[in-house]
Amino acid sequence: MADQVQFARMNGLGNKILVVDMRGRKDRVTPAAAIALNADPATEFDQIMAIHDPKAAGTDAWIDIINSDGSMAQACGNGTRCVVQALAAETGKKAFLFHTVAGLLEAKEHDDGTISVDMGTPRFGWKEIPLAEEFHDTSRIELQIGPIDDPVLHSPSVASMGNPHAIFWVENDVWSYELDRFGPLLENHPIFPERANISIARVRSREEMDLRTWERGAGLTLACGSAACAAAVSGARTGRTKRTVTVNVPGGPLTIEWRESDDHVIMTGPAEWEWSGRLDPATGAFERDDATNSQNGARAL
Ligand SMILES: N[C@@H](CCC[C@H](N)C(=O)O)C(=O)O
Repeated sequence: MADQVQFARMNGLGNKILVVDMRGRKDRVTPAAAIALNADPATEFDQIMAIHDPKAAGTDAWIDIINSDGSMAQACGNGTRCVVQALAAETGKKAFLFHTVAGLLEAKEHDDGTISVDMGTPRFGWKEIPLAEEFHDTSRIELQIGPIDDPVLHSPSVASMGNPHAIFWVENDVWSYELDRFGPLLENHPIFPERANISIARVRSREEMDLRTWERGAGLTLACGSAACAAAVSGARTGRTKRTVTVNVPGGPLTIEWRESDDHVIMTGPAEWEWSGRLDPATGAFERDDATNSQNGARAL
């Protein structure tokens, strides 16, 4: 393959991430490459985090976030932790300032290896999420699925963490709902003109909830960091939880703090390096670097 770049297969609590090193280049990872990579079981992913040269002074990198269907996303909490781990291993730095289509993103690696990402401020206005029609109270909008007189899911809280989220509050085990069936219908519901990430949340206590997510452009995932943030702020906003909560996603726990002082949402959790290789960002053709397969721990790209 002629024109390859380095990449790492990583995960954030099971959220499948490809971190692609596009620094020093002008081209971008194409939607066709993303779709081809996702079609191969070895490189199947939820998001690509493409690291580009910084566009603004004081920032460490520009990051493109690409879903497995080739669409672009504005936020990816789990992927951002993966980028931090890879760049921290490369540079020895602990703190980073990234730039995405949604704005600036601060992140840091702690001494225990966990990583915190400042996911910015949540937005609740119907135009900001966005919704297709006006809702005065976005903590509970009129939307339901299932029989009209006995809906399976209804009245979600909606929020933007840079990307659109709907959180359906449920009483039963989150695994007892057919999210694989309802997720695509709700993701593409006309109320969401830019589609939406769809989550079901069960509050366990004022400090803990369980969450499953059907991701816009990626489908069922083991973890969605921005959904955990949207669920945490929606839980606090509706009086269900405190402002700091543990959000148990299928891949494990994330700590989410909705900071009172500046309204920012801080997500903390792990990242894991799996293996690395080289790929063609135009076509998605890739080669695995076998020498790295059996090594564990944080690694540079
Ligand atoms: N996995 C991500 C969110 C990914 C973006 C999403 N699918 C979208 O299109 O908005 C996370 O960890 O936040």
